[in-house]
Amino acid sequence: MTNVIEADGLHRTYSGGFEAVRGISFTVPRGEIFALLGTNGAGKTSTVELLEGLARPTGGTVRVLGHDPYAERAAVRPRIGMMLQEGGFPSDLTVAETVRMWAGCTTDARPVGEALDMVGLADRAKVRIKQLSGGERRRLDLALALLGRPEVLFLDEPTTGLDAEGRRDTWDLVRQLREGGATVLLTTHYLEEAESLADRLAIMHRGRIVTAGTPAEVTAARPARIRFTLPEGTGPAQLPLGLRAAADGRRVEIRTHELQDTLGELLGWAAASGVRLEGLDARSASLEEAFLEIASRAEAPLNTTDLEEVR
Ligand SMILES: Nc1ncnc2c1ncn2[C@@H]1O[C@H](COP(=O)(O)OP(=O)(O)OP(=O)(O)O)[C@@H](O)[C@H]1O
Repeated sequence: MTNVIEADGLHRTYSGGFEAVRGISFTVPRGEIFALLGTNGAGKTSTVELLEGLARPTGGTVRVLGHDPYAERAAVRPRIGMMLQEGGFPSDLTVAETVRMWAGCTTDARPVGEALDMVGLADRAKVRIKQLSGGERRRLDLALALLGRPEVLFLDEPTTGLDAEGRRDTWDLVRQLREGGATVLLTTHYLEEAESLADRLAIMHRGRIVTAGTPAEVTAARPARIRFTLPEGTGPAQLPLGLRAAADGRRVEIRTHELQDTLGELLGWAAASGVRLEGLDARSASLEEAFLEIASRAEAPLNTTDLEEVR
């Protein structure tokens, strides 16, 4: 499979000397949706700007569609679409005028109506930019990124400010674009978004990729969780030996890598003992747990054995 995006040992140091990106490597094959997650200030936007060719890396190499996006901008720019964190538009223009203006600078642009339809803004075409809601502006940013039928789309926090329905519409659209052969790299703070949308993801922390893989791979190493409350008169000491986990009074939380076996044992014991487990809740580890664990290392020194290269 062809790699459309290749980052190898990327570094980015800002002029004040702060190193925001500290040697990251990953590849994104054609037709994949790849999500970059991370704590605030982890270096996601700094990385995406290198991929978009908006800045030159201090070290390492970037290839997008086989070219250096900074040095060979003319070869790369017409084939990519970018949605920055904040698009700036003249606020007196209408939505349609803005898209038309942008289309004027784009080779083989989609018709204005088609672009607006795709992002659900067709009925807002005559509204001035200054009258749009935050979510509608975000949709307009996306329409502009899509305008040139890009092979590669960079979406920096594409659904920030969108309501739940808008977010799902955007996910559907991004999936449709992938179906059409586009490769998508997005950053997001919504773990649900990465879990539902991304084929693969990387979690960044303090300029490095700490963990990466498919959403299932990233969560697989974390234990599942079972929670319940014991009825009055039953204490955790009565639980089978292997299940006497963290108990806070009658509330019990068990963490396990063998969810089915542990749950089977618990339910078998409850049935045999005639115990009703109130509020029983059993769930596999989520991306949120993986993320929170990484975020909680904020003050701890980085454990280099955790670092993985994504190939
Ligand atoms: N122009 C700049 N000069 C100096 N430092 C910068 C500059 N831009 C960003 N930084 C710093 O680089 C680090 C990474 O910033 P970046 O915006 O890439 O993070 P991010 O992961 O996108 O964060 P967020 O999730 O908050 O958007 C931050 O500590 C930020 O303060």
